[in-house]
Order: sequence, then C-alpha cells, then structure tokens
Amino acid sequence: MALKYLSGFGNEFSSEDPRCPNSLPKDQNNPQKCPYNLYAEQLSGSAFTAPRTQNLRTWLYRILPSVGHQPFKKFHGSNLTHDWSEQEPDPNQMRWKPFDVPKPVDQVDFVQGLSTICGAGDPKLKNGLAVHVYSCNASMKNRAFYNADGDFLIVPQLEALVIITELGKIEVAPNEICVIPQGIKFSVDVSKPSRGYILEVFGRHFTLPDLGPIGANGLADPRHFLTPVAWYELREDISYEIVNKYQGKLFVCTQNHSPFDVVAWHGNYVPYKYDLSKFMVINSVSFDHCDPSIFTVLTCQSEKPGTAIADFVIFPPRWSVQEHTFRPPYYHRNCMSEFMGLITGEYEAKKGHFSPGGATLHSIMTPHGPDKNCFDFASKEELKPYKIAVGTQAFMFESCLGLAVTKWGAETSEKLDPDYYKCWQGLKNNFTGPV
Ligand SMILES: O=C(O)Cc1cc(O)ccc1O
Ligand SMILES: [Fe+2]
Repeated sequence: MALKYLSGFGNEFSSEDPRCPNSLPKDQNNPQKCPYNLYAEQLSGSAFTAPRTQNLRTWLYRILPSVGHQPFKKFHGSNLTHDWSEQEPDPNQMRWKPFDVPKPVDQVDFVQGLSTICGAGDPKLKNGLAVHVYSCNASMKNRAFYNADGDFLIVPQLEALVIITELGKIEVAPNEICVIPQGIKFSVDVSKPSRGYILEVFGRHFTLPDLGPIGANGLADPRHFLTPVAWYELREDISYEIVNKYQGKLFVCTQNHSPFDVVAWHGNYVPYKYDLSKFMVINSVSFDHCDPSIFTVLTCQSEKPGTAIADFVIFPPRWSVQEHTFRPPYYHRNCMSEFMGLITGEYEAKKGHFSPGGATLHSIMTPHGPDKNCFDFASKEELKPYKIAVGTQAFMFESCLGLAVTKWGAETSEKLDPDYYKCWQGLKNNFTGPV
C-alpha cells in the first residue's frame, strides 16, 4: 500500500497512528499521564535557546522511552571513517568508476555497507561534512541506526529504499532524496542490491536557499517536501540493536523492544523526502551560462554569509536556449570543493566519461570543465533550442571546506580511475592571434 505523507518544509506537524486515536496530548506536552500510558520524550535538533526561526524539536509519545537500553560497545564492520589524515593530500581531478554492490553470497545491510569517500571537519566541533556511499543487499534486521553527529542527506542511485523512522515510514527511490536529521533512529529495508550517495553535515541542518530576486516561487517548492506519518510496532522480548554514529565512530547497544514504538508525535524536527523531478528550473533565457547555484535544492550554511558547508545541487533536464553562448559548463577554478555523482544517464560536460553510480571530485582551485569531445562539439554546434539531460540526473555536493579523500576512496574501493586527466589532454591550441 502506498505510504502517506505530510507536506511542507519546516512546518509544525502533528501525527497519530490511526490505531490509537487521540494519542497526542492536546493541550500540553507533558501530561502527568499520557494517553494510552505512553511516555513523552523530546528530541531537540537545535539549542533550546536557538532563535524561533531556527528552533527545532519534536515531541514523541512512545511505548517505552529511548533510554531503556544496554550500554554501548564498539561496532565493527563498515568502512565509515572521519579520519581525514589517512592519505596525503592530493589535488588531482578524481573520478571513481561505479561503486560495487555486494555479491549475493555476502549479506550486507545499509549500516554495514557505508563507506566514506571524503570529508572534512569534526563532529565534535559541529563543523564539517562527510561524503559516503552506501551499498547493500540485505534489510536491517532488528537493527536501527542513528547519527549523533549530524544529518544524512541520502541520494539513492540504484533501487528504492524503505526507511522506517521513529516518525514513520518513507519510501525513497532513485531521483528522490531524503534527509534524516541528527539523532532520529531509522532502519533501511531493501528488496534488491541497492546503492547511493550520502551527504552528511555535522551539527547543522539543511534549509531551502533564499530566492532573492527570483521571488516567492521557484526552485524546490516547500510543499513538495514530504514527511512521514506516525507508525508504530509493538515488539517486545527481542534483541534489538541500536547502532549509534558518535564522534565519527560506530557503537552498538541492545534493547529488548523495537525503537519504532512512537504512537504519536508533533513538532518541526522531522525526516523528509523530495522528488527531484519537481524542481522548478530557473536559467538564462538570453545568453551565457549561469553558475550552478541556480540549481540548489537544499543548503547547509556555514557562519560566513552565503557560503555553504554543503549545497545540494542538481543538474535536471531543462531547455537550453542561450544565444551566441558556449552552453556547457565553463572551464573554471573554484574556491569551493565540488563532489559530483550521477544518478542516471549522462552528464552534459562528460558524455561517456562519467558513469551512473560513480563520482568525481574537483578540489579547491583544481581546474576542470568540459572534456575535449564536449568542447569540440559545443563550440561549433548550431544554437537552436533543445532539451538537455532528458532522462538524466547528475548532482553536486559543493562545499567551502577542503575535502580529504579516505583510504577507502583512494585505494580500498579500487574505483579511482587513474586515466581521468586524459579527457582534457586532447584540448588543442586554437589561437588565431599573432605569435
Ligand atoms: O564542474 C561541474 O561540472 C559543475 C558545474 C556545472 C556548471 O554548470 C557550472 C559550474 C560547475 O562547477
Ligand atoms: Fe565545477
């Protein structure tokens, strides 16, 4: 059966599992006795004292409080790391071939299938990000995960995930994304080998970009963000594992009941999903190539005005109409880091040189731009209106931080392609001026 959702970004939502009508206390958060004898638990996503516009919290009414668990111990068995000094810095343009999905003989769940490619910063200081891939072929069985360090923005590339969260269930397919904020427990079910990308930001949250002169509408519309409805299960006398990512390391504890026992909740600190095909694209209709910030879906801002710890940017299907213009991305060097992934199809600047499920990293001030084939074609093409990227979707995590590549990214994955630089080698000197 299709899942139900609540629509809106940053709303004050409330939801009750229909099996328990009136389970949400109406007039207060902490009644002496909650309806159905539930426990009240607050989950804070901002300082209690954060300004109203940034204040995030949700009240959960659950069968048992989260605190009823055994002590945490170390959890081994994933390639997740925040050790940014595993490798020497490397400013080269990097391209990864598609990351492997597990072989059928190896049963790997979402948590076990997490591998960190690159990142920067420190969750202890609430500043930084990590880029991971997930690759799994098994559902999380009696196992939930929460990230004490920050938010996960999950970008499925191969197959859909069903994500059971404390606030309800979300189904997220390729060309959709979902955000699970810091601390919210979730468990991932898969029905086929599945793969995707994760942008993790430490201790800050994603917001919608301001629209400035664009006006009140455009880009991602707040009403297209979907939050789950309350859903609970009553499972006791089982051994349920809670894996906690804390200060860059994984820990696990057990408890004898399901963590998905929230019967009702209200608040504005919630997981959500968004369908990338709903993005309203704004672009030049006269001449020249706009900066890719026009395609920002969500941003996680640093303290510096207009500067992102991470922007999530997409390159959606759109009309290309600019006159007397080299239409593909320009050659450039950027004071920001650019990590790109490809969900499906071909990326306009690298046709045939960038595969779905793979990635590229163009580090701070490292030159990059269209490959030779793209330049040769686009500098001569007839400039009639045409649709670009039909049926394709590339995306970028753009960050003001310098990203360090992990040992897994550089070596263990065996996907780093030493030939990437060759795609620019054939670019000719076409100079027609005097010598
Ligand atoms: O490097 C890239 O391919 C991403 C990118 C796209 C674009 O249209 C303009 C600038 C830019 O960095
Ligand atoms: Fe770029």
